[in-house]
Amino acid sequence: MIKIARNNLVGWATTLAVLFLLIQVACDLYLPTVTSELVDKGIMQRNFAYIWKDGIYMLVVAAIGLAAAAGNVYFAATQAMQVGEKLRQQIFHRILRFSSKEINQFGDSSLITRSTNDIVQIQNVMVQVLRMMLQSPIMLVAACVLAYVREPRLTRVFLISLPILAVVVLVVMYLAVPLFKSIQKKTDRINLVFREGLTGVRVIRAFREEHREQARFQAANEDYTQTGIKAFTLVSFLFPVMTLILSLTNVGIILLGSHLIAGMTMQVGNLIAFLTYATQIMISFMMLSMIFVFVPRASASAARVNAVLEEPISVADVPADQQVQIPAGQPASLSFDHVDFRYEGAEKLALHDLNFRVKAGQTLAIIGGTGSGKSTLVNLIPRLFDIESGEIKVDGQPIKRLSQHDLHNAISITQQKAVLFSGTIRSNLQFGNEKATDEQMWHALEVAQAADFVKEAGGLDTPVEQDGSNFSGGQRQRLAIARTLIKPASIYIFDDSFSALDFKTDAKLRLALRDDPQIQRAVTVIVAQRVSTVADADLILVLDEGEVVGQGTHDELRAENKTYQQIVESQIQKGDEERASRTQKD
Ligand SMILES: Nc1ncnc2c1ncn2[C@@H]1O[C@H](COP(=O)(O)OP(=O)(O)OP(=O)(O)O)[C@@H](O)[C@H]1O
Repeated sequence: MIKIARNNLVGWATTLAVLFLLIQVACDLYLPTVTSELVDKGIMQRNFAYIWKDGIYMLVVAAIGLAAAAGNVYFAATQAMQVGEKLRQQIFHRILRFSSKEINQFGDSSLITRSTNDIVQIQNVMVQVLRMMLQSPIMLVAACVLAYVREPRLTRVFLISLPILAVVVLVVMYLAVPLFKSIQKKTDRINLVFREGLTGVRVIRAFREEHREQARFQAANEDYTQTGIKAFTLVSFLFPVMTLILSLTNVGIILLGSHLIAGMTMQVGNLIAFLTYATQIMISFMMLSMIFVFVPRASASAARVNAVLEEPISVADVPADQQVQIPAGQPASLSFDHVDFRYEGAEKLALHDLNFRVKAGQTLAIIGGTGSGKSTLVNLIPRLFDIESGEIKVDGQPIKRLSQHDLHNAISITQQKAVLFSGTIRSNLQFGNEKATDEQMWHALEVAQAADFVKEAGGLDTPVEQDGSNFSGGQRQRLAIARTLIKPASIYIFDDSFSALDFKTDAKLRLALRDDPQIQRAVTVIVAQRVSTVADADLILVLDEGEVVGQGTHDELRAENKTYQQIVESQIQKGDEERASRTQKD
C-alpha cells in the first residue's frame, strides 16, 4: 500500500488534502471551547450581546471547518481516483508485455479482478487514508489533551471505557481481517466461473448443462456471499457496541460532572465542552478501528496488484549493447539448431532436439497428431516462450539477441484460434499494417479467399463484433489470414489456420499464397493436420510427442517414413487425399 501511495500520489495535491484536513481538525477542536464560553459567559449570565457575538463567531469557525472538509474530500477523492487510473494503466501496459508464462501463471480471471475490484479497494482506502486515517489519530490525541486540560477529574471515565473499546476493536479485527482478505480470492473464483459460462454459453446449451453450470456458479457465489455476510456482520456489530460504550461514557461523565457542578468546583460550560471532546475521542476511535479493518483488506489487494506490476517478464530483451539487428536486404530464413523446449514446471521436454533450416521462398510444413507440439514449435519463433537450449535464427540472426520489437516486425502470424477485435474489417486489417491502402487490403483479402464474402457483407467498413461473432469460423480464419498477409514480414506463420476451410478454399488459398510476390520473398510456415495442406511444402516436419520423427518432402516421407505413411493412410481411408486432388484440379 505504501509503495503504491509513494509511486502514485501527487505531492502537491496530497499536501493540500492534508492541509485542509488540519484546518478542519483545528476548527472541530476549537468549537467546544467557544461553546463552553458561550454557555458560561453568555447563557449562564444572560448576556445576550455575548451570545450573539459568540454565536456568530461559532458559525464562522464551523463554516471554515466545513469548507476545509470539502477541500479535503475533493483532493482526497481526486487523488484516489487518479491513483486507480494510473494503476489500471500500469497493469494493462504490463499485461501487454507478459509472455504466455506470466498470463497462465496469474490466469485471465485473476488479472481482470486485480485490475478492477482490487484497484477499487485500494481507491476506497486511499480516500479513507487521506481523510480519516490522518484525522482520527490527530483528533484522538488532541481531544484527549484538551479534555484533560479542561477537566482532568472527568478523564477517569475514559480509563474504564477506552480499554473496553480497544478490546472490542481488537477482537473484531482479529476475526474480520482474514475474512476480508479471502473475499478477494473468492471474487477471482466468481469471475472465473462467470467468464467460462459466458464464453462457453453455446457449448453449455448444446450439452444441456445449464443446471450444472448454474450450480457451479451458485456455489462460488454462495461462498463469496457467506464470507461477505460474516465479515460485514462482524463490522456492523462494531457500531452498536461502540455507540453503547459512547452513551455509557457520556452517562458516566454527566454523573461525575453533575457532582462536581453541585459541589461548585466545575462550571456547566466545562461539562458541555468535555462531553463534546468525549464524543470526538470515541468517534475518532471508531474511525481508526474501521481503518484497521479496511486497510489490511486493501493491503491484500495492493499486494495482488504489486505482484502483477513486479512480476519479472520471462521473455526479455538482452541489453542494448548486446543486441543485433537484421541487416537491410537480408534474405529471409528460419533455422532451428538443436532446440529443446520445456513448459514451466513440466518434467518432460515438449520439444526435443529440433534441427532444420528453410530459406526465402520455401514453405515449411509441420504435421503430427494432436498434442505432438506443433503449436508449441511455432510459438517459439516469435518468442512467446524461451527455449531451454539450442538456437533459433530468423533471417540469420539469433532471436534472443534481436529486440522483440525487431523480431515481431519480421514475423506475421495467424494463431490457431482466429482472434478478431471489435471494430470494422478495415480496423482489423490495420492491426497488420496501419498504413495499408484499400488496394493492399483488397489484395490481402483476395489471397486469403475472403474478398467475396467481405464484398457481400458491405466492404471494408463492415462492422466486426466482439470476437468476430458476426462471422463464421471459416470467415474469421480467412480475415485473420488476410491480416497476417497485409503485414510485410520475412516469416509468415499459419498455425492450423486452414482447418476451418473446406478443401476447395484451402487449395485455392495455398495456390494464391504461392503466387504472391511478397510470400515468394519470405519463409512460410504452415501447421496442419491434413496431408493435402502440407503436400506441396518444400520441407515437412513430422512431429510425434515433441520429437521430429521424419523430415523431407511429401514424396520422400511417403516412401520411407512410417508415421507419415500412417497419417496418409488414415486420411486416404477417409477419402481425404482423393477429395483434395479433386479440388486442386478444380
Ligand atoms: N501452456 C502450456 N503449459 C504446459 N503444457 C502445455 C502448454 N501448452 C501446451 N502444452 C503441452 O504441450 C504439448 C504440445 O502441445 P501443442 O499445443 O503444441 O500441440 P499441437 O501439436 O499443436 O496440438 P493440436 O494439434 O491439438 O493443436 C501437449 O502435451 C500440451 O499438453
